[in-house]
Amino acid sequence: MGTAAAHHAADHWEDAIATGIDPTSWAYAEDYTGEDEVVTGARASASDSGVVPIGPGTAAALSLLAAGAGAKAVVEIGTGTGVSGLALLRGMRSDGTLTTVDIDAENQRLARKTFLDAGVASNRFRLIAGAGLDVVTRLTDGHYDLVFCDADRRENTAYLHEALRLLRPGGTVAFAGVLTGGKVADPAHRDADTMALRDLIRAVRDDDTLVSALLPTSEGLLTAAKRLK
Ligand SMILES: C[S@@+](CC[C@H](N)C(=O)[O-])C[C@H]1O[C@@H](n2cnc3c(N)ncnc32)[C@H](O)[C@@H]1O
Repeated sequence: MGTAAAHHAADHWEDAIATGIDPTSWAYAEDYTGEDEVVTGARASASDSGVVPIGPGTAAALSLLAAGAGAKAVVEIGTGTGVSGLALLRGMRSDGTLTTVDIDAENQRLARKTFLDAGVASNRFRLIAGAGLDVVTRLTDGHYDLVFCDADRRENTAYLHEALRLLRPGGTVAFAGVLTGGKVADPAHRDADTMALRDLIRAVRDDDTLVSALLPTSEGLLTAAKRLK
């Protein structure tokens, strides 16, 4: 194909994509899997506690990533009331264990209730109260299939560093909320949180040891798999 024709095809393709993600289609995709009463309850307790859980599309994507990886060992930073943790547990192998960290012990009490209400055996999750970086630095190198980060956005680049140490080759790291509020995509915004998210996105994209995608589910899910050698 000549250059002009190639450009025309690209324009056409971008038009088609822009048409494809109209708000109705986006909402349809978000609601695609649906959520049960346990997740609805976890969302209600998040709202009461001032915690912002991941959206339904991101929850579905996390279940998919955990299932696709055949995940047996998963780390989560930012438990909240358990919306994301339950999505991970539901995608993992039935004998898999979630290690989830939150600085707020009350949030973790609510997450425990979420997991138990969903019928998850108590030996399948380990709730650790503490600052994310203090806890994950004590976890074992190369032992984990998936690391999910949804805690302090300004610490995300440090979480990435730890995740790359914790993951086995072929393992996946994911970060929630990377497109929140549309600020990251708009160069006019230069506040500290937005700049930190851009630093993270750049660090993931430019790392040759990773294969990454920025998924536009819910509030944006940055995902990256650690290449096999
Ligand atoms: C966005 S919410 C997590 C929501 C949860 N992932 C979900 O979807 O259900 C962020 C959580 O991170 C916790 N958090 C904030 N800073 C933290 C830190 N430095 N270390 C660990 N947890 C932290 C908060 O207490 C809060 O529960």
